[in-house]
Amino acid sequence: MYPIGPILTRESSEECTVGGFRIPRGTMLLVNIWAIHYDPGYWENPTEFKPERFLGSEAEEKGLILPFGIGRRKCPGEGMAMRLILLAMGCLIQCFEWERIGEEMVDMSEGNGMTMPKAKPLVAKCRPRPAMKSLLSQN
Ligand code: HEM
Repeated sequence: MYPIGPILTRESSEECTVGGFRIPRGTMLLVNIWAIHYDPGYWENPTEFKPERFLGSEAEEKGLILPFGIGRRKCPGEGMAMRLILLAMGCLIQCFEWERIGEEMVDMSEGNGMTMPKAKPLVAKCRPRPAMKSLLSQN
């Protein structure tokens, strides 16, 4: 999974111990959710495209799926985002036929940044599906 925000930030409100490390009060903590999503200790072949691995609730219960963060500062837009993504993807697939521009598979490498971009922008060909032409040409 490619988390849009690969690092969560937190400040410890109290002294605590995490994984054997003493964390003083007021420490700035960076939580690497990218590393959690790719940890081979939790996920079998983590780089393999296998979306069905996210269907079970076990990984979610264990707190291993964190694209929207976790806890009190978790993303409040999650519900809206999940609905909009499905709606947008559904419209793009229903209205257009999509093709790669060549034989090569889409390069999914990650670029650098606070919000993780693709290293190479997606370039694809699309044409309106015949049944959608009249609908899409209406003003
Ligand atoms: C795919 C879409 C989105 C992703 C992956 C995403 C991801 C995130 C993540 C990882 C955080 C940090 C959570 C944490 O620290 O635990 C966050 C915070 C936040 N997100 Fe989103 N977000 C998305 C869409 C949205 C939308 C649609 C809205 C509003 C309409 C939104 C509003 C916010 C706000 C206000 C915060 C700050 C919450 C706080 O600090 O209390 N996000 N988001």
